[in-house]
Amino acid sequence: MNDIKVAILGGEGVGKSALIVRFLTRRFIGEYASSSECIYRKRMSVDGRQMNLELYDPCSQPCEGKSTLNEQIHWADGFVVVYDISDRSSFITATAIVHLIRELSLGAAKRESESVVFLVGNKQDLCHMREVGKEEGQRLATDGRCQFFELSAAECYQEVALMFTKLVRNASLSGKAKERRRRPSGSKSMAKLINNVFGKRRKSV
Ligand SMILES: Nc1nc2c(ncn2[C@@H]2O[C@H](COP(=O)(O)OP(=O)(O)OP(=O)(O)O)[C@@H](O)[C@H]2O)c(=O)[nH]1
Repeated sequence: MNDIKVAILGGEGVGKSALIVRFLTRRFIGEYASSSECIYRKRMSVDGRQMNLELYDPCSQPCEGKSTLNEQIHWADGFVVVYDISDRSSFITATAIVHLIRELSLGAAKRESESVVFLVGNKQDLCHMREVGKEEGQRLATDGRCQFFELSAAECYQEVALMFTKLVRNASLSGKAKERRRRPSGSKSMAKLINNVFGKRRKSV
């Protein structure tokens, strides 16, 4: 069984929880609690392989035992960095996160263990209020070695599901996840880190 850890990162209110809930339940419910960070778990089959997926949803508000962005980046095998196409400041935040992920992977040295990063411009249904051009998203994705998606958690389940499935597939093949599977001591310390960082707050949907 492959364990894949994915962190959904981005500015406040960009739709991180909406994307996760859409993927896990197929529903868009409009409002989501954001007072604590949590990990959602899902078992899924990708290309005939069973995966244990953990999706980390951070808390934008100050909350008890909150993990730092660096800790989240070290924990995850793959990332969805989200911005809202109708909010330029969220794109600036997403840009800083992508750069930080890449700086930290350079710190971790080996290029082949580089993390998988998907850049998502959410709220495509609000394109009449667009503040971030599609080509700007594409440019950031190219610079940050990300795959790029523009979609709407509110309107389209299929695109959200395809994006997450592709991410899980790519992350499971990435050097980072493979390295963790090869080194049991690494997974032990990773498990310890998860407990330290996230305590017992885990959810299954
Ligand atoms: N129009 C539109 N609204 C969306 C979409 N996705 C999320 N929203 C709305 O955006 C708001 C924030 O969504 P959340 O999923 O709570 O965003 P978040 O990034 O998890 O928020 P924090 O945890 O507070 O940072 C909610 O009112 C959602 O209904 C979308 O695709 N289109």
